[in-house]
Amino acid sequence: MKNKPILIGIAGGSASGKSSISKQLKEAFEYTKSVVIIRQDDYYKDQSEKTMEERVKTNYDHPFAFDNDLLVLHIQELLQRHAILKPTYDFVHHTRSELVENVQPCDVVVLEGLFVLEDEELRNLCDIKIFVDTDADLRFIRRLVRDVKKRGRTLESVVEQYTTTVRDMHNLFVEPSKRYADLIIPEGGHNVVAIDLLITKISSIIDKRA
Ligand SMILES: Nc1ncnc2c1ncn2[C@@H]1O[C@H](COP(=O)(O)OP(=O)(O)O)[C@@H](O)[C@H]1O
Ligand SMILES: O=c1ccn([C@@H]2O[C@H](COP(=O)(O)O)[C@@H](O)[C@H]2O)c(=O)[nH]1
Repeated sequence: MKNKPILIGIAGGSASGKSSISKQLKEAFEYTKSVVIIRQDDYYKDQSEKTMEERVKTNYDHPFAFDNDLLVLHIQELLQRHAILKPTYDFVHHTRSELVENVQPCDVVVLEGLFVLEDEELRNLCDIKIFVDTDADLRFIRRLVRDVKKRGRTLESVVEQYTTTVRDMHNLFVEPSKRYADLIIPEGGHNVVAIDLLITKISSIIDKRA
């Protein structure tokens, strides 16, 4: 019987660098181990019944915006080496997309999202808990560029959303969850030393379980 997969939880603010770090971890292990990235974003609640006007008013930075029960269930399934049918999310249309991904059992699960450490059930499942700590001005600049280029937003809508919900919810829910981290990575995706240390630690856990 195969060992339990290792679960790495990566939390941090919007555009702090969670996805960039997750991709680097996947690249580091994918030749020797099967690695799957689960993005909490894919578990935003479906809003297909709402109009676009209603969807833009949703507070996407509150934990209630997510179907967390489904996310916890899927993580538990993956930890038992069971396959899952994962939803996917469409940021341009603010709702679930039609696509469902068949995720196969794997050796390493990287779970990344705003509330991965804020949620007690999720953080208790993690073998390593990481918080990506990037200053608010950098997060805002990165988000502005990304959301205009890739998520179909205008400059005005990014500023409006940031000042009405994103900033306050970050301070209320995301920032305080830093206290649960085993490792805090400053500046996100380009911190080579922190990412190398993390890769070494993951390798040692994998070796001990082998
Ligand atoms: N250390 C960094 N320096 C500069 N840009 C970065 C860095 N880390 C990430 N980015 C960029 O910032 C944006 C958001 O990063 P991403 O990893 O998607 O953040 P998150 O998943 O936390 O929202 C992306 O366009 C990414 O390329
Ligand atoms: O329909 C949506 C869903 C989410 N958002 C914003 O996305 C970020 C979370 O994604 P990151 O990749 O961590 O930045 C969150 O702050 C929401 O505000 C959205 O705008 N619309």
